[in-house]
Amino acid sequence: MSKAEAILTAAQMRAAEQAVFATGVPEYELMERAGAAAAEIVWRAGGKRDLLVLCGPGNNGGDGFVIARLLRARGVPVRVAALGESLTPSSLKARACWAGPVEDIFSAAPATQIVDALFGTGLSRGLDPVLADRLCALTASAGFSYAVDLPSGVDTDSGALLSAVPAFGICVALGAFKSAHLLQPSANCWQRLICADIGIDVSAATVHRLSPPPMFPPKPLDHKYSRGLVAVVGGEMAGAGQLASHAAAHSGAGMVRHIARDLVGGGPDAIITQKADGAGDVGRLLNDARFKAVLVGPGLGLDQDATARLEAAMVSGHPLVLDADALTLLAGKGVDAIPAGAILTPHEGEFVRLFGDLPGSKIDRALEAARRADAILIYKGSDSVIAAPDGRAMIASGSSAWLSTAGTGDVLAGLVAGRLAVTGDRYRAACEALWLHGEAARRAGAAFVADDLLVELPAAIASRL
Ligand SMILES: NC(=O)C1=CN([C@@H]2O[C@H](COP(=O)(O)OP(=O)(O)OC[C@H]3O[C@@H](n4cnc5c(N)ncnc54)[C@H](OP(=O)(O)O)[C@@H]3O)[C@@H](O)[C@H]2O)[C@@H](O)CC1
Ligand SMILES: Nc1ncnc2c1ncn2[C@@H]1O[C@H](COP(=O)(O)OP(=O)(O)O)[C@@H](O)[C@H]1O
Ligand SMILES: [K+]
Repeated sequence: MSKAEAILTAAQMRAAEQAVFATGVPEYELMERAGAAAAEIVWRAGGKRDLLVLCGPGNNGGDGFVIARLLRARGVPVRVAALGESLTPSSLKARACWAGPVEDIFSAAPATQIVDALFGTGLSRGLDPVLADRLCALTASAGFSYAVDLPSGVDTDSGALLSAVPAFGICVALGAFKSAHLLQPSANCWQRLICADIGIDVSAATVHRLSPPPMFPPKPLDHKYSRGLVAVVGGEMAGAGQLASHAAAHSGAGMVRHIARDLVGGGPDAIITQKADGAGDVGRLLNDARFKAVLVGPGLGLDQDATARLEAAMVSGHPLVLDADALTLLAGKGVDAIPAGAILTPHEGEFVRLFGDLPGSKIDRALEAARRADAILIYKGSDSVIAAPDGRAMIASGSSAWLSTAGTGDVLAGLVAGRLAVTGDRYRAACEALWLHGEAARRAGAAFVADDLLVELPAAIASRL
């Protein structure tokens, strides 16, 4: 996993900084690196346009003083406005190295460029409303705006906005991404996010940003069964099962059997649709050791027949992907009813029905749910989180908001089952499927419907071979 893709909490970031200091790097050296990295980004974006740097009392403010000094040395007309005194040894040193005046934040005139170095990972509460308003007004009136590490007012670990936060042009994450850089609503507070390397070792991180996965073509001796046989168990709403089985068929799996309640036409003839009049038929049709993944949930329904179909899938012994109605049915029975080792793909409502109101960030909640259920979770949304019981997690952010349309979850569930059948690795399958889903959406452009994602899948897979 590359350095820039690690995601840390504020506490993990502090520990990583301490580890750098323990190697003999002086504390102030890290601030100089952070300030220099951010100054370079401001320089490349804004050149010699006039700049106002807002500096807070802690080390985030210290970064601001370094940025101001370095850009002034390059000929940028820089002014600094601070929020009172600097309170940390490094920020005091950075301030002492700034040769210019320090204005009051509430009387400083606006500028073409603004740098928010008020608060970063040390933010402990929302900004005073008067200060938040001032930050918003100065940022809104600037043509170029930069948040150092995080916009002031953003909670580092949850991504919550603790006070009003303006929209920035660029956010410069220092050393590593923090959770708030990928989670909503904070991830929507800038147009561009850049992670600046300041020499922090993030190799021990267990949470990462989802990156394009390497994928592999079939081998010469592969055949349809070795490439993965998938079952999609349908129910009341035939269309959802169709979408899921079509997605599985385009996922790279060798064969898909759609065990449907009703036979409806349409879709690739390559999919083997089998009619199951009840749970007994489902059980019989699943009695084939070659199945590598069974998906149940999309369009299943919530009645007794649906419950029985779900149970038939659960007792089949095959690796399971549980989505939609399957999750709602299980929610009524408690966490212990969730089969260990499954992949679950809940959206927010299904997640809360299954696990209740868990504390912490979306990452914390996903990890806790994965641990409780002993399952891989894909906790969906505009910031989807994949979590494993062993503590690993991935966040996919920046997905197309056009995905917020009916049936896209069915496509994702089919992809997960397909990639599980291909790879036999649940966490990897979840990552590949979520990435393919996002990539298909990017390729589909605007105003697509779920069916349109299907035609984009082969090219999305080809791009990773
Ligand atoms: N460690 C390092 O060497 C490096 C760190 N780096 C940089 O440091 C940043 C972290 O620095 P930091 O820990 O000093 O915290 P920071 O975000 O500046 O704020 C803390 C101060 O603000 C105060 N405060 C908090 N909330 C407040 C509010 N709402 N309204 C008013 N006050 C509030 C808080 O007071 P308190 O909560 O105790 O009342 C405290 O005084 C990090 O994001 C990165 O930019 C880089 O230079 C690399 C090297
Ligand atoms: N605003 C959004 N931005 C990005 N992705 C989204 C957004 N809203 C929904 N999605 C994605 O679209 C899919 C919707 O799934 P789901 O809610 O189960 O819908 P359905 O049941 O209609 O198929 C999920 O993969 C989710 O992560
Ligand atoms: K900041």
